[in-house]
Amino acid sequence: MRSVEEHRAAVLSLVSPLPPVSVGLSESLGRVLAADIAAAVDLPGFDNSAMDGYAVRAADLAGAAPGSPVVVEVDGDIPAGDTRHHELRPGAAMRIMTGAPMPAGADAVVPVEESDGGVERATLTLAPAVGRHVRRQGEDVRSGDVVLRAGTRVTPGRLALLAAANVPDVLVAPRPRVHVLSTGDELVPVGGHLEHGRIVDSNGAMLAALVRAGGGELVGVGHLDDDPGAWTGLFDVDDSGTDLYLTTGGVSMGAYDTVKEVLSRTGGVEFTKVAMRPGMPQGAGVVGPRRTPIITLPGNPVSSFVSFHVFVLPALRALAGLDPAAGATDAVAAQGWSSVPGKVELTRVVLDGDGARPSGGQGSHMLGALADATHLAVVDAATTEVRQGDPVRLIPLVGQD
Ligand SMILES: Nc1nc2c(c(=O)[nH]1)N[C@H]1C(S)=C(S)[C@@H](COP(=O)(O)OP(=O)(O)OC[C@H]3O[C@@H](n4cnc5c(N)ncnc54)[C@H](O)[C@@H]3O)O[C@H]1N2
Ligand code: MOO
Repeated sequence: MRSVEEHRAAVLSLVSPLPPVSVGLSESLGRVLAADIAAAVDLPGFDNSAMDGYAVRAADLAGAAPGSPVVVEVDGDIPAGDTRHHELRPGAAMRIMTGAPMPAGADAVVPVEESDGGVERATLTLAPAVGRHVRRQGEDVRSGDVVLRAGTRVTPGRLALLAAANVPDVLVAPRPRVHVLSTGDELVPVGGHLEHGRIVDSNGAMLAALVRAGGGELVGVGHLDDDPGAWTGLFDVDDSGTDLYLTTGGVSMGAYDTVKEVLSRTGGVEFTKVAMRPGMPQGAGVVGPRRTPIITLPGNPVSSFVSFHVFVLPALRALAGLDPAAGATDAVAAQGWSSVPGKVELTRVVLDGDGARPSGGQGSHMLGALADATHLAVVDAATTEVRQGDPVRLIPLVGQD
């Protein structure tokens, strides 16, 4: 049997990074930056007022207070967006609005609340410190500084920074294009009629969601029944719009395990057992004239889900030009549980303030317990008992963050 690491390496050997793509800023939300981004401008871009009030020289207002106001001449208004360059006369003030550029010579702002609101002449009742209510050019970000590193996901806050820094387009990791194929005669589309013996094709919906949540683009979701004839010519079409095929089901030892039967014949796909639970039967290789990578996942829903995180997600990340290893975290076991000997067990757990605990029944058909899980706990092959308080390595489930 192969180890998890050996099979992951075999899967990763099938994929090469796709080129990064340039997207407009509004399209960049949720994408991962493919290059460092330097600010093209200072932020703020110029000294400006943080308050509606009067731009002044602080020295002119020494001693100003409610009981000892200072009267100044007002030399005009500076609204936000004013592109003129003003110079403040000594002893005078200018009305200034929030965000408006400070006039040369001014070094503080008196808020309008500390005045009589005068337009030609104003009575000011505050002696501001130098710099009071002035937002300094470059105090937030300096032009040329790297503001976001390659590998960073664009969040609304980061998008705001890029917008303020006047960056219209960004280079982001591409979304690998994935075609999902469910297999099995027993499958009925979601919402379909369930005769005795039939089940819903939940893996198709699940893998489509995982692909999207994992940074891929879904280019097809199909279903093949267990007739080998259904595969004829499937990969002979122009599939230049597909970077990866994913199948579920039909890779074990059954009499109707068609994926294994058909793709073993083509020669490009290797089927193997991996020392893990769930997800033991696996396959990976290439199909079609372009030798497009394919990963064949086991049909049991939880096995397929777990295998996605262990093998497919690293492949998607590698295709996107990212580090295949998505950040694992460490925690402690909030309760004990037993684990299968000789295989890595990927226990579906809920992580909360007390630590990680199994999210419920661990059968590879049990989606009920999967729905609550937040992480996979990686229990190594030599461990048969996880005890309360033991350290555990956790792989976060895609789409939880
Ligand atoms: N004799 C043996 N039997 C099995 C072995 C083995 O080593 N020897 N391995 C078991 C393990 S472990 C797994 S995992 C499964 C993998 O089986 P397949 O990949 O061949 O999958 P199927 O047999 O087609 O289906 C298994 C199970 O999953 C359900 N299924 C399949 N596709 C879907 C779908 N799209 N949506 C929802 N559910 C699906 C299917 O109905 C079966 O219940 O093999 C074990 N057997
Ligand atoms: O290994 Mo299978 O994937 O447990 O159910």
